[in-house]
Amino acid sequence: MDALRLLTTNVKFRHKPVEEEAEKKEELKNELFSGGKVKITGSNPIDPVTEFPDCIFKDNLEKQYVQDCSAIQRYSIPILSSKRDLLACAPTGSGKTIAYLFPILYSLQSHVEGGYRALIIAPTKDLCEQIYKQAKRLTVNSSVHVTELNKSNEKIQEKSPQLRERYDVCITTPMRLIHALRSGLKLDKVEFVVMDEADRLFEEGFVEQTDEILSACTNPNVCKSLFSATLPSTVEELAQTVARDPLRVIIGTKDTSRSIDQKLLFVGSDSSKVVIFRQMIANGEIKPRIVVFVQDIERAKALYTELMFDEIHVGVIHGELPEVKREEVLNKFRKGDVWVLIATDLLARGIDFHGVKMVINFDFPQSVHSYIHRIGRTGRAGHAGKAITFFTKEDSEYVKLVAGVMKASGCEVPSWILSLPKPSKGTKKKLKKSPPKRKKITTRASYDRHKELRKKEHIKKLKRDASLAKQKGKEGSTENDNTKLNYL
Ligand SMILES: Nc1ncnc2c1ncn2[C@@H]1O[C@H](COP(=O)(O)OP(=O)(O)OP(=O)(O)O)[C@@H](O)[C@H]1O
Repeated sequence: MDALRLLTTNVKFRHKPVEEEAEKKEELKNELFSGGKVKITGSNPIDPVTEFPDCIFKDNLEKQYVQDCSAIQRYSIPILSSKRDLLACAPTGSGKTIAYLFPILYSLQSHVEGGYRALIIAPTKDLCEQIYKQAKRLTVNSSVHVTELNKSNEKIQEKSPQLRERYDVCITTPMRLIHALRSGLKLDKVEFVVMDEADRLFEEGFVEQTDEILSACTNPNVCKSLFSATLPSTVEELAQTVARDPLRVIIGTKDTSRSIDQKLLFVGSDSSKVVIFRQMIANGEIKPRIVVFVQDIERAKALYTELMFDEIHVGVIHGELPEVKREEVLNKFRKGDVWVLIATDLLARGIDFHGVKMVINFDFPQSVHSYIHRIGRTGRAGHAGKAITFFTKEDSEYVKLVAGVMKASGCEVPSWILSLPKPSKGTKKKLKKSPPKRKKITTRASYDRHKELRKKEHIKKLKRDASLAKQKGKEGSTENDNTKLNYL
């Protein structure tokens, strides 16, 4: 462990005096809410508002203790209310959901029979569910009706298409919407289309679906807006082709996370990770609630199995879990019954938790954007957060990617990391396609694992022999084999 400590970069957090912490919090809040660094481009820019315009939706926001507009909201409200297309890039946790929901509801005002008038598209079901809940809270006591188009209610709406006429706002994933389109859904009344996590929606695998949806929105005056915390230039170019004379608003500096204290931690090899993680918990360096990101579903399951008896109230979420189970785990984490949530990149984007103190990248992320979205699960709505990224020898060629974000966000990065060569485009692509092969997560010695395997095989063989003997009617042998089984 001593050797590992020597290799560690900035493991220990600086213990700042309370006033310094408070000052930093205030600074962050100012940056997020008073506008901070804002760049607006496009023809005839629109002036920002200073507060939410008076309406029922504002009253509902106040009930949720949301009073001042965040920077992105100050710009998106007048832009979307005047039906201008918008490309918006603002940091994780800066209130982008309300930034599009509020002006859309404000423009729709009240219910109109006839079909969806606003479409909100997000890449995952979990995110749609979260947006839906926020939209429901905003529309209390108003006549605007919101639906989340998911597997179960799609079937109901398909059987009785007149039900669709009842809703003004539809929140869904691209796949679900395409399915509904193919079974007769019409989008000709749509006045607003929002693409949340827009860069993901314009990525390979999603872009064709996004295209099909946009072509189905035949209203010539449809207002399109794209929101994300990361907007790579390739995606922006694509987005510019679907938008009409858009305004582009960038809050803060692109690809930074200023509210998060970020650290890199060299852990030697994959097999040391669990031990180091446990040690950090024991030392109090990791305090709940935390989100721990791993590379894939198998590793998520394995880490969960490894930590489940550690009395740290661990939970796990990944794409193989059924929807109901996912929702249950998320609720437990929100309520504080789960302290350590192990997750795959499924959870990296958009999901909003209050009070997440830290994000641990147990496995190195596969892209800069995945890094930004993952660590963005902490440090939300003006609060400060911490993120630690483990890296091994195999990850070292990619470390510079993350170091760049850290530096731009104002975090300390050891000079030797900054002097590493910049990864080429090819290296970045390679990482995104196939991450490094990782050693299985387990702290049990391989001798123990082999012993267990041999034991299992032996039991199987005995059972097989016993049933064969039974079939042949050999009296006594079954009894003997079963007696043998009891001794194992
Ligand atoms: N004006 C505001 N004042 C205070 N809190 C706000 C305000 N706007 C939004 N919030 C709160 O901030 C949190 C983060 O908001 P939201 O989930 O919309 O962030 P986001 O920018 O979409 O983040 P991400 O990029 O991770 O999706 C939410 O809990 C939300 O209720």
